[in-house]
Parts: sequence; C-alpha cells; structure tokens
Amino acid sequence: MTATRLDGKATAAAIRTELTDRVSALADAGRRPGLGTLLVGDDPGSRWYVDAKHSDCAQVGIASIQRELPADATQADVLAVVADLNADPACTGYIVQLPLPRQVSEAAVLEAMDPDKDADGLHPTNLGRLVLGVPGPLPCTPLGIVELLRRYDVPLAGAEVVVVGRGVTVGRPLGLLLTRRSENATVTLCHTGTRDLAAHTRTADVVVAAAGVPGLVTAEMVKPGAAVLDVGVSRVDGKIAGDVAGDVVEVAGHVAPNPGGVGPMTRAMLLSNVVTLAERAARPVLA
Ligand SMILES: Nc1nc(=O)c2c([nH]1)NC[C@@H]1CN(c3ccc(C(=O)N[C@@H](CCC(=O)O)C(=O)O)cc3)C=[N+]21
Repeated sequence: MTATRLDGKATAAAIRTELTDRVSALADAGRRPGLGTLLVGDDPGSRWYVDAKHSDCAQVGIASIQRELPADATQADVLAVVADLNADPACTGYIVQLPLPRQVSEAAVLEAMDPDKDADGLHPTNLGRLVLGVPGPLPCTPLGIVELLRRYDVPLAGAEVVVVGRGVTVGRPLGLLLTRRSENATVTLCHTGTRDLAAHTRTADVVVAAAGVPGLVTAEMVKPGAAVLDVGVSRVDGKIAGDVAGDVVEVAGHVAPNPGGVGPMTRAMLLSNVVTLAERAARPVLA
C-alpha cells in the first residue's frame, strides 16, 4: 500500500481561489491589500521564493511592493526600508525574507516591523500572542501544515505529533499551534540533540520533519498509517532534498511531499495573513 499524497500545490490553489472574494471586497472599499517584500542579497533560492509570492499575489488581486537591497547592505539600510514599509499605506502586510546577511541582526529587524503588518507572524509581539492565545498573525508554515491536515481530514485532536526541528519559523511555533485547545494535539518537539529520535517518531500519528537534514526520517522510523510531512529544505546538487526518505510512502498513510506539499501551503497562508491584516486595518471602513 502506498500513502495518500497531501497535495499542497492543489490545496494552495483552492485557497487562493477562496481568497479572491475577500480581496475584491477590500478593493471595492478602496482598501486593496498590498504585500511588501524585502529581499537582501542575491541568493537564487530566496529570489525564487519572493518572486513566487508576488505571482501568487497577482493571481488573487493583492498589490505587490518589491524592495531589494544588495548583499552588503548595512543594518541601518535594512531598518530604513522597514520604516518605509511601516509607513506606506499601500503596504498592508510585509515580510523580510530570511535569512539575512551576517552583518544584519534578524532579531533587530523583526522587532522593528509594525506587528500589525507582520505577514509572517514572526514579530516578538505576535509570537507572544501565540503563546498567550491572543489573536494575531501566525507563522505561515505552521499554519499551512495545520490547514493541509485539516483539509485531508487527518485528525489532530488527541493525536500524538512528533515535530523534528525547533527552528523559529517552523518547529517551535508549530508546537505552540498544535497544542492549542482548538487543535488539541499532544506534541513532542524533537531536534538534533534528541537521543533516540526513532523511538519518538515510531509512536507518532503525525510526524513533521523540519530539521533540514536530508533523508533524516526513514521508513523504519514511521508507524504504519501515520501522516508524514516533509518540511526540510536542503539543496543537494542544486535540487531540493527533503528530510523524508523515499521509502516512507510505503509505510505511511499520508505523505506531504517536498516539493509540492507544505511549501505551496506556506505561500497560501502568507496571502491569507495579508488579507486578514488588511481586513483588520479596514474594519472601521468595512463595518
Ligand atoms: N521571512 C521569511 N518567511 C518565509 O516564509 C520564509 C523565509 N523568510 N525564508 C525561507 C523560507 C522557506 N520558505 C518556502 C516558501 C515556499 C516554498 C515553496 O513554495 N516551495 C515549492 C517549490 C520549491 C521549488 O521547486 O523550488 C514546493 O515546495 O513545491 C518553499 C519554502 C519560506 N520561507
């Protein structure tokens, strides 16, 4: 038996279609949402992601504000663009593409963003809101994972979920999201320092592999019928290599492949965050 594919590409396309009505309503009220991006440097992977985000925006009617700085930009250069985007009324939500060059502090840049325009949900205020259970924009990859599982009826309530990876964009906030009462999963957050990773993953109903270690999760580490989501992004010989080995599809019940799984969902959730932020900003106008 081979696993059901969690098709992130098709699901993200459906979400974009659903968003177009909300974008039209905002545009009719003179409040068209606008996504800003700041790309620092010329990493081809980062450029691809940013370009893909803007072509997604064009599809649903969200305006694009594309800012770029050279790889040798200073922290002051980056903070100046952040201040611009904070002040620009056409920009209702924005992201600073990560990673930033070494000379620029990511923490300082995230902190300088207007939390009400934080389309990535990575501002300390918004991460704090996630911990507190207060509404606010949520990180896109964790949201995309939860939404993909929901649309394929993979149950989370009471489920054992093992997340591999403790990074700030995926693993750490995903643990917080999944343990909310609304999701009600039990989460074990594993990482590269976990003594016996396989012992954890073998008990899991859902495994999310987000460690950035190619082929880390193999078939013998997966309980038959479990859902396995591949979120690792590494490049091996110029091609994307995920954290999940090819033989896992023979054991798992569901697999989110990489590419074609969580990546497109991340972009769809970014659009959803931008639309929600624009709706919130327009509330007095929209009634
Ligand atoms: N501020 C910030 N926010 C992010 O959300 C952010 C970031 N920085 N830095 C880098 C990571 C990575 N990331 C991905 C987004 C989409 C795909 C994606 O759409 N991938 C496609 C195609 C991949 C390909 O073929 O190259 C897929 O999985 O099918 C992947 C990875 C967002 N990130």
